[in-house]
Amino acid sequence: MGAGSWGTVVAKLLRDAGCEVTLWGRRADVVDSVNERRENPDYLPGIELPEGLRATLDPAEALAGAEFVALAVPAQTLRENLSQWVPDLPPEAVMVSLMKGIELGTCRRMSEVIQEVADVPEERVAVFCGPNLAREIATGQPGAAVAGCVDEGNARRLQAATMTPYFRTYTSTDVIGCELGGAVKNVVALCVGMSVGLGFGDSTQALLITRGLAEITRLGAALGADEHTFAGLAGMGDLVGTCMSPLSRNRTFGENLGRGMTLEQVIAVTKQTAEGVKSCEAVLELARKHNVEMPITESVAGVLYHGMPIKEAGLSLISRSPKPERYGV
Ligand SMILES: NC(=O)c1ccc[n+]([C@@H]2O[C@H](COP(=O)([O-])OP(=O)(O)OC[C@H]3O[C@@H](n4cnc5c(N)ncnc54)[C@H](O)[C@@H]3O)[C@@H](O)[C@H]2O)c1
Ligand SMILES: O=P(O)(O)OC[C@H](O)CO
Repeated sequence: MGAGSWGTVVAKLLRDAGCEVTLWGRRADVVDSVNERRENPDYLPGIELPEGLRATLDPAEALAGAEFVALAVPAQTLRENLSQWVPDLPPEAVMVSLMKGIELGTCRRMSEVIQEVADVPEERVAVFCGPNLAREIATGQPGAAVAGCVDEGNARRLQAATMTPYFRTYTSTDVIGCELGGAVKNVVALCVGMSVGLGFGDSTQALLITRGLAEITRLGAALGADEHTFAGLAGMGDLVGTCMSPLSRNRTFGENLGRGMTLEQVIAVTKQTAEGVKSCEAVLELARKHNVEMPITESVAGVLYHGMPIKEAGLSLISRSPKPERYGV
């Protein structure tokens, strides 16, 4: 459900793994192009989609008889989108979140929004997370992800549905850890991008990635995640992949800010979803509720929403009071 970059690539992945797939898109030109030319030119120009991958504008048609309902809309529109689809959801389907964000206002993870809106138990809600830059996976480069579900059987079913000769899926029952890893790395990637835009090199990027991982782990521990998850694909894997890649929308967004563009200018040139831009405030609120220090997230929110100059944000991070490397977990 969602024919943007990631929804289309996961549809391709599922089809390559042998599943029957119907992709719902909201734009007729995108749906027609997938059906008639096997291409999604706006989001994945030049990528040939597999035979048998059908697209439709009709959500009921996409949902009919589905074993898995994979959701790939922007995190902040999920609640509204899903509430319209609820009457057509197959009663036994496993709902799969492909999204990496936290809902503003409620601070809910995507799997929590799905449980609430679709009124399904957590055993039937899975997440699919990892270091997956859409275009790279679309071209069949070797990649991997984690299928997370509290019901190990459903995690294994999702694993089986997504394994291809170029893609490996692992399982996990730590849904909280997988989702926090995916959502908060976007905020860290914004900060890394800002540092790149300011002209800083690999040492500064490595510093931000590593201390970013420390703050993701602190939040995760407070929310009941398994700390080991953050050393895995949905944690360190996705954090490193996103923060180091010029393909990342979040890192690119931050880089444009670091180069001196205003927030309005960067929003105007960003054609796809950079989830960290909105989720950073929800992450920060979650951290405050749980008394967790997240200085990188705080700085990103300061720059985006409270008029803090980027250089000042950087100075405030580097001049924090001396600390042991590991604290608060
Ligand atoms: N692109 C990636 O590499 C990648 C990888 C892993 C996870 N994700 C996650 O997948 C989710 C979707 O990202 P994406 O990359 O596909 O974004 P995208 O911007 O490429 O596509 C978003 C899709 O949602 C649709 N959309 C926008 N507003 C909508 C609304 N109000 N109602 C319904 N549909 C709407 C757009 O038309 C588009 O089809 C995000 O949470 C992202 O973090 C993306
Ligand atoms: O382009 P981004 O920044 O949304 O990152 C894409 C994926 O989440 C990377 O795993």
